[in-house]
Amino acid sequence: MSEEERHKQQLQSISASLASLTRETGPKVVRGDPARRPETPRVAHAPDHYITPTFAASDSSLKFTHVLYNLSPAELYEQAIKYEKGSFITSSGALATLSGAKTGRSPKDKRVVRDDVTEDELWWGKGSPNIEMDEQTFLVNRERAVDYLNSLEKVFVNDQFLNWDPENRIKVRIVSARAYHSLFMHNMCIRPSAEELESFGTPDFTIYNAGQFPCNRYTHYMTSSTSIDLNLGRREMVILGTQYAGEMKKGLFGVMHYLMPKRQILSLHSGCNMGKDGDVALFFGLSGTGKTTLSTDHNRYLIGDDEHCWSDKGVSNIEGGCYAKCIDLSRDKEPDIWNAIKFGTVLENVVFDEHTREVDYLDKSVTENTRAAYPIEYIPNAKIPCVGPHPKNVILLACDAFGVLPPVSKLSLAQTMYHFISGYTALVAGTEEGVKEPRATFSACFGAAFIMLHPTKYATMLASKMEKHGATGWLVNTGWSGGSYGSGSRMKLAYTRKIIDAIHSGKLLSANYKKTEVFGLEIPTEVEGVPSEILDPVNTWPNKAAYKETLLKLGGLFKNNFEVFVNHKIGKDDKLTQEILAAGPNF
Ligand SMILES: Nc1ncnc2c1ncn2[C@@H]1O[C@H](COP(=O)(O)OP(=O)(O)O)[C@@H](O)[C@H]1O
Ligand SMILES: C=C(OP(=O)(O)O)C(=O)O
Ligand SMILES: [Ca+2]
Ligand SMILES: [Mn+2]
Repeated sequence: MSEEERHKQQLQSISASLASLTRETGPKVVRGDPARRPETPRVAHAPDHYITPTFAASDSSLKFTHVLYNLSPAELYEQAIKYEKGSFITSSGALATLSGAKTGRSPKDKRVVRDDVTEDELWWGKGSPNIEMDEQTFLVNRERAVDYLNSLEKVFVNDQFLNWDPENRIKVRIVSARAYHSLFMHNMCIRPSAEELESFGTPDFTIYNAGQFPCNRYTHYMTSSTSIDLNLGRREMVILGTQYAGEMKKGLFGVMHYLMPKRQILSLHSGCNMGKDGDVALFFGLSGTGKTTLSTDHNRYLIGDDEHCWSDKGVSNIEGGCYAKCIDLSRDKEPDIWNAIKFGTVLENVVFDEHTREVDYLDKSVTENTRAAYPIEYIPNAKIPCVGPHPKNVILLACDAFGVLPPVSKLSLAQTMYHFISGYTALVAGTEEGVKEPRATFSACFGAAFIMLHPTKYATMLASKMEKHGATGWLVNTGWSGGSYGSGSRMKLAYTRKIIDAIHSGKLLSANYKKTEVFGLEIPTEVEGVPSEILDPVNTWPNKAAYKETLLKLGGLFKNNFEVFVNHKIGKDDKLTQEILAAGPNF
């Protein structure tokens, strides 16, 4: 096929993606920046002074949509700086940008089309992240997004991949209106080579990101001006009313949580790294518990920081980049992340000096959730391709703001499953007045916001894989020690790293253990580089009665949360189910 023919096919494919479903034909698309190319369609001039207006069935057919297709980071920088308010180059070369009113995800505004197929397949109802919408309403929002995008002078189109496992790779297309979104996805998804792009063909999944344009609140099912709509049958997602880029990343993760289990592949909300000897560790945890920080380890190969698959062949990263939190980031404590913030990296919602362009990572004035999105190869010891053998250690991270969970516990398989299904962490209420108590959250599989099937489906797969490959489970508290939030202090990152080192090296497996009360956790009496007295949290609390009371309170929250799971079978036999039920707090 000639180059010209190939370009024509590519444009046809993009035009088909952007087609209105009622008008059926797609817009006229051309490649390139409209500011550079003066080729806008003209009204035909009749001879003399008569102007004959061109008759067309729809106004949209009079207009060209310029497509900026898989632009390079340099080109996207220029687009962002020229056209997007709040975009600047920082002193280290990153692109600082603002995500607008939304600086975090909006799980309450996520909708999933409930049709004959998804009705039976997906997890619906209490605790489920899947809030239903019907097909018709999806089409209304899709049309709204497509019309908005087609009304623009230009749109960005990214054709990329998900999943480093070549046999289970998914082709994704992201249509967006901002260079910020295009660069973010360039960094976060897997970047195709020039040859791979030539034969890209039809995408398996398409995102229409019309984030600057709100949804219509008079539309059925809409409860705000933000809507993130997933249609698994159509393989499409529509984003209206939020420009937070994480919505696209985590939206695609949800899609993988649906597609992969169909192929007997377990999708995981976890970081993943590998030692020199090929020992792989998974780091499960909710937002802020340390997946990105702890999987980025100078002594180990980084496979990925957030989303993985575990198949019969081993583990594979879903993404091509990392999305690190920047609040309080320091060069000393997190040198690899610090150094990754350079040319090509998207820096969201940070504050910087107007003149020197030095970023102040302590500044929370835009949001606490400041972020950096960079390609995984910006981490010096990234493992490319991002795949590895079966995990040896499965580390469950909890940021316990009550300060009663031990810094590390070795788990039985049943305990691992109990804690995996519970998915506990604590949200710290921030500095707002009146909110003094840390709030416990339980998010099944450490990622209830993204899973599509019932949690027990994923838990069953995890149990059988861990059993088959002899992986050991661990619970690591990266949260508070010496008291709850407010009186105690956050576990020192240096200590957590020592604990993680001891897990990786195998030393912790053969340490001496004792059992805690209430949670029945096995805790080591010694870990190299960590003061022994902090290993049992009771020692760190000045007020022992307060400790016991807090411990029982958290145990009660676990029990309450688990009630909805007691009638579900997990795994092949009832034996494991019974063991899991017995593996929770006992008092
Ligand atoms: N002991 C600790 N372990 C892990 N992270 C810690 C610890 N103490 C403080 N932190 C901070 O907590 C945050 C953890 O966030 P991150 O690694 O992005 O979590 P996730 O990727 O799971 O959302 C980082 O900002 C990190 O610097
Ligand atoms: C991007 C996210 O992931 P994390 O906080 O786990 O890094 C998110 O939850 O929006
Ligand atoms: Ca998360
Ligand atoms: Mn992360």
